[in-house]
Amino acid sequence: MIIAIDGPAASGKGTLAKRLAAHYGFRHLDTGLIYRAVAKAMLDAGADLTDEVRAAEVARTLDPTGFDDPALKSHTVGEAASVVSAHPQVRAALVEFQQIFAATLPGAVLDGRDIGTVICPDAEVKIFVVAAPEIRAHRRFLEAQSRGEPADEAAILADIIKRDERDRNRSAAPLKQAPDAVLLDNSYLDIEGGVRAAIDIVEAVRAGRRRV
Ligand SMILES: Nc1ncnc2c1ncn2[C@@H]1O[C@H](COP(=O)(O)OP(=O)(O)OP(=O)(O)O)[C@@H](O)[C@H]1O
Ligand SMILES: Nc1ccn([C@@H]2O[C@H](COP(=O)(O)O)[C@@H](O)[C@H]2O)c(=O)n1
Repeated sequence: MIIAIDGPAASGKGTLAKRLAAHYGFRHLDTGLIYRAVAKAMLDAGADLTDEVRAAEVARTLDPTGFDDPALKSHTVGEAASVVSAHPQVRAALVEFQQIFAATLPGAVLDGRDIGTVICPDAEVKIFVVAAPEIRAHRRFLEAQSRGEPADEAAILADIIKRDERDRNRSAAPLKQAPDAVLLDNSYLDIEGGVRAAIDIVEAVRAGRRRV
């Protein structure tokens, strides 16, 4: 079974994807890390992020064993990822890796922006996770505080809005809800409530009660 989870920045899709994978004994791929790895390699090389040919070459030669590098999580790398991910050649270079991962048995959970629309259009379960921008910014703010990092909630909100806009308006695989995805708004759900709602969606599909 493939569970495809998409949604905007900081909507909680990674948290849900991890929890669903653990619940069902599936593997999990945070596809944002792939674009972050391309972006970091470009930054490290001092390359121009708008150089599509060079970024695509980086994408083709990416080493997946580096996806657990904590440096990929930085704000700078995230911003750069949203620039390189807009290049069609970069996206094309990364499709096969993601589709091979998705074919893992007994199942896989992938989260990102285009899993239900482009990478796994035939996924049995598709969930599009959203939350109000202000709520997402507040959660990111709390996350930074818990790590003892200084954070400016207004600046986080501005970044989130800018990132969403770039991801939604690019021509290659823009962020959008697949027509057969179930919308999960977790603005007023805590993590446990969101996980329960997501499991209910998966179980409804498994029971054949809902074709998502
Ligand atoms: N329902 C929830 N209630 C409260 N906090 C939540 C909820 N879901 C997620 N969070 C918290 O919100 C933050 C963002 O969640 P997460 O990293 O899962 O989002 P994401 O969509 O994967 O982000 P990105 O796409 O930017 O990587 C985390 O600190 C997470 O613990
Ligand atoms: N399937 C995906 C996943 C991510 N992106 C781009 O990468 C940026 C960083 O993603 P995070 O989820 O780690 O924040 C994101 O803003 C997207 O531009 C993508 O295009 N497709």
